[in-house]
Amino acid sequence: MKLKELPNEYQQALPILKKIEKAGHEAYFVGGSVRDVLLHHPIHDVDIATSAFPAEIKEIFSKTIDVGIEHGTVLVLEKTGQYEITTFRTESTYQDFRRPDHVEFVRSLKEDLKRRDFTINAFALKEDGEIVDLFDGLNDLNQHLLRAVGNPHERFFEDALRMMRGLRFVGQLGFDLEKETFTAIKKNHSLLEKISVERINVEFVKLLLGNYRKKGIVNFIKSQCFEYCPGLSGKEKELQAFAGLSEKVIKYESQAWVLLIDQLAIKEADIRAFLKSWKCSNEMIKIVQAVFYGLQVRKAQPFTADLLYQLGERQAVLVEELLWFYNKSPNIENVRENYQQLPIHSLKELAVNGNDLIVYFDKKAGKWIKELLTYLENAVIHRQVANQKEELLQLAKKHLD
Ligand SMILES: Nc1ccn([C@@H]2O[C@H](COP(=O)(O)OP(=O)(O)OP(=O)(O)O)[C@@H](O)[C@H]2O)c(=O)n1
Ligand SMILES: [Mg+2]
Repeated sequence: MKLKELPNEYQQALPILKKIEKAGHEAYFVGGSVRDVLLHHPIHDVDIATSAFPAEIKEIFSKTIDVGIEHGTVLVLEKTGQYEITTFRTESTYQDFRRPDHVEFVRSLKEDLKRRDFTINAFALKEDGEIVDLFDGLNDLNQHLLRAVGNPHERFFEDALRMMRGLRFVGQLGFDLEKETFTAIKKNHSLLEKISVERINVEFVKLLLGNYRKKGIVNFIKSQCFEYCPGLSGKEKELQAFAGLSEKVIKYESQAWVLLIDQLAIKEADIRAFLKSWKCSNEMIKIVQAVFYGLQVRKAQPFTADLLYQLGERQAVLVEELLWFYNKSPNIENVRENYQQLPIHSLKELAVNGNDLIVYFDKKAGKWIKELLTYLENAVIHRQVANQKEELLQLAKKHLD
C-alpha cells in the first residue's frame, strides 16, 4: 500500500530520510506515528529507524546529541526540527522481563520490526509513501485487532509492560485483543510484577483517558492484570462498577483518579497512600485530594462560596464536570460565573494585609495576624463586610475587643 499524501510532520522530516539514503543507508518512519497516520489520527512523535549505525548517523548530520546511544538512538537537530533516529536493532538479552539493557544493532529492517509489540505498531513507512507491512498489520488494523507480532509469549517475555500497552490500546482505539494475544496476557499477567510502577502508571492513565475506557477496563479485569497493579488487587467488583460508569470520555488525569478512588471507596485519609503507591507526583496528589473533597460536597449540594474559594476556578470546574458520572448535568458556565463573582479570590485581594494590621494596632507581628486575616477573609467571602480597608480595620478592632 502506498500513501498518496504524507502528513505535514512527515513532509518536514523527509529531508532527513533523504540525507540518510543518499549516504547509502535505509531510513523509515516507524512506530506509533505510522499507525496513527493510517488511522487518520493526529501524530505526536515522529520516530525514524535506520540501517545506519549511530556513528554513521553522527557523520551524516552536523548537529547531533547522544540521547540513548547505547540503545542506538541519536537525536538529530535540523532546521525543521529535532528527530530521534534509532538504528535497527534486535534486543538480544532479556533480564527480568524488562526492557533489555543490551541491544544488538542490525542492518535488516525485518529484524527490527519483528521485535516490536503489536502488528499495528510494526509498520515502516518509506520516503515515497510506501507502507512496509511484514506482519499483516494492515489487515489487523482494518479488522480492529491488536495482535502481537509473532509469538505473543515471546513478545511479553521481552517486555511485560506490553501487556498493559495492549490494554491501553484497547482503551484508546476500541480494538479487540486477538485471541492468542489475549490468552498470552491472561497467562503471563504476573510478569507485571517485574515492571516498574512508573511505566505501568503511564499506560494505565492512557487507558483511563481513552475514548473506549469501558472496553479497556473490561479487558483489564478479564486479563486479571489488575491483580498486579497497586491498590487494585482483589478489587474486581469495584472495577466492574467503575467500568459501568457513564461512557463519557474523562478529560484529565486527576479526574480519572478521583472517579477510580470514589469507586474503590478509598477514604479521604488514604488517598495519598494510594496515589503514592502509583508513584503519582505530589502535585497530582494535591489536585486529586482537593477535587475528591469538592466532589463529595458537590454531589449533595450546590457549590458554596467557601468551597468555590477554597478550590479555585480550575478545580471547581474539574469537580463540576465529574457530575456527568453521577447522573447530574454539570453547569460549567454557572460555576465560572459564581467563582468570578466572589468578592475576593485569594488573600492577596483582601483590602488589608498583615502590615496594615501591625500599623493600625501598633502591635508586634505574631500569630494574631494570621488569625485575624483569616477572620477577615471569611467575613469578606460571606459578604458580612465589604472588601474595603476602613471597614475591615473597624471589624478587626471589634473582633479583637
Ligand atoms: N514496550 C514496547 C514499547 C514500544 N515498542 C515499539 O516502539 C514504538 C514506539 O513506542 P512508544 O512511543 O512508546 O509507543 P507508541 O506505540 O508510539 O504509542 P504512543 O502513540 O502513545 O506514543 C511502538 O509503536 C512499538 O513499535 C515496543 O515494541 N514495545
Ligand atoms: Mg510514540
